[in-house]
Amino acid sequence: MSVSFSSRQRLAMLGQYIRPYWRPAVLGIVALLAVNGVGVVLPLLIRTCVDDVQDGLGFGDVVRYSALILGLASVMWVIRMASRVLLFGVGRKVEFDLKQRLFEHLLRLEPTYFANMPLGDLINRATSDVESIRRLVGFAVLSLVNTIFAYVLTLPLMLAIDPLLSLAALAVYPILLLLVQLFSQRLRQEQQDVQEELSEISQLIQEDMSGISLIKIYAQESNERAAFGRLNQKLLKSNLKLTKTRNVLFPLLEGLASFSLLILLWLGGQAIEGNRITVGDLIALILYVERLVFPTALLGFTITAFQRGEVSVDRIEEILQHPPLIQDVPEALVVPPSELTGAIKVDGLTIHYPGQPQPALSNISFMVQPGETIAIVGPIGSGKSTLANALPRLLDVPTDSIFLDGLDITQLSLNSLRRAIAYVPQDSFLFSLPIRDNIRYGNPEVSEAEIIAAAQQAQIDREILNFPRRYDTLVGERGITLSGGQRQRTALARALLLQAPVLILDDALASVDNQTATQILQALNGDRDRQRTVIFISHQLAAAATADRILVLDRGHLVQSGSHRELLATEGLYRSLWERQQLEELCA
Ligand SMILES: Nc1ncnc2c1ncn2[C@@H]1O[C@H](COP(=O)(O)OP(=O)(O)OP(=O)(O)O)[C@@H](O)[C@H]1O
Repeated sequence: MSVSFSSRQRLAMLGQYIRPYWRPAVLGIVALLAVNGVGVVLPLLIRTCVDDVQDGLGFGDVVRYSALILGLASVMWVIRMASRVLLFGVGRKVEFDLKQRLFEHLLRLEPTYFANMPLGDLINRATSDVESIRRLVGFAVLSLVNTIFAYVLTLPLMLAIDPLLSLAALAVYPILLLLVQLFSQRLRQEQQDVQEELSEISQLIQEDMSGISLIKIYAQESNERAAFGRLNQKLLKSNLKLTKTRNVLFPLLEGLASFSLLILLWLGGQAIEGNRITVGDLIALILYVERLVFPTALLGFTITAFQRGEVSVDRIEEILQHPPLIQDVPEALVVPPSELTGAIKVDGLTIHYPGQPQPALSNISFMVQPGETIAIVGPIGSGKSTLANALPRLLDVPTDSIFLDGLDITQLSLNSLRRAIAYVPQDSFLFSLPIRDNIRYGNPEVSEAEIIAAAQQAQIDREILNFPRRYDTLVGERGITLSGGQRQRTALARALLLQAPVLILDDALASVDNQTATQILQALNGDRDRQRTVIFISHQLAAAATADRILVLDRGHLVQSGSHRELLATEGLYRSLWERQQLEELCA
């Protein structure tokens, strides 16, 4: 996935990044102008001093000249430092803003976006691409402006001293620019290749470390090592190619620049002999050509930084300009969860994933009364999770297809909708935080008593009390590893704390034993303190049997609906699923 913007678009984007810091940027550029202004005066002073010494200048005057030159050089040094602090500072601030914007934008994107965007690539863009933009805005701008000032101020003075000599000394510079031009396209492509291969490597490391148990169980270490080796080899090849191109180009540039000094010394010597210029003039010219060598040689790096930055602008903007598919309509309704009862109506809902031959859900319609417990069952791939994801708009749903308390959910603000629907997925994610903080994640203000009550309802409280640090026990990578069932019940406690009128469990108790899962669901069902609509997806039909009503999905269609008793009394998918499960349990 790669997008390329036009130069004009990129310039507009860069302008937009820098705009908030235009004051330090302009001040930095003015400082660069001052540095170059002082920089061109110094060789003139040295010229006068050298020529005056030849005409018999006294020791005191030489000391005075030296003091003046030293003073000016010190002023130049201070201003140069200021210009660097200012312009590099702008680069750092732009880097900070971009990281912030990127993260905030990612939080607004729908989960399906991340299914198509490899995580390693994303991390690479958020780190090394943002860094390249910082270098473009800081170093490259400073270097380019400095080069322009150096040429604009130095050239007229050189020409005033001796046009012929100056032009001869600078004659190689157009060749130098031509060379840069020739190499620039190649450098840009090679830079892009390196960036993309870095992304692939990050992706592989991230995936392999997440699936390390799988790699070990299937004894795939050597294959993974080989796969990493191949990618690393590709990266090495691209890096070597880039290094070769750079190492051919930059010494060539420096060599050409130094060649101009040789021309100057050779022709300058003759000009002094012919009394066309003084020794002081030649020294001034040498100092001026020297002044131009560094910015000119640096031009190569500057161009690389620009090219790298340009590629990175494309890669970052590709994310920033991806509009969130699911967002609030203008003037979306804001309704606090306490004002909603949890009545749900699904009316002709059809969901078709892009690129899939069949819709995942076809014309689904049903109603759920406030406080009702609904089980959704069906064979694998029948559309159960799609339905569960559609209700809190984790998927893009059509308008007028799902209603909460009579309100079209696409007209409700996402915040209102998601505060009204507590959702527990099958693979519940826990943060590397103490269990207490994981449970109160959706509502950090709750009291300790409420946390404990939620944990008790989710039947995880007793196990937490057996942990060495109880509710302060750290979970995740740096803490203890919870079993699948413990993770699911902790995630359930987290959802229960939200006090939302609707609770959706997407196979969220699959790792909990049948008996406990049934007990939890029955307790939720019979919770008289709180009326709550519960929609749960389950492969455990014994748990589903406790629901007020069961919806049976098959290949995206709602094929049956009714209580466990009613469905068992009818010929159909539910009865055959139930009989099959009973048989499996008998055989087990
Ligand atoms: N993000 C997606 N992109 C494309 N197709 C998808 C996506 N998610 C699900 N599907 C497809 O939609 C269909 C329904 O999937 P869904 O996950 O809703 O089924 P399910 O009944 O929950 O299955 P399971 O019992 O295995 O969890 C399947 O054919 C699946 O391959």
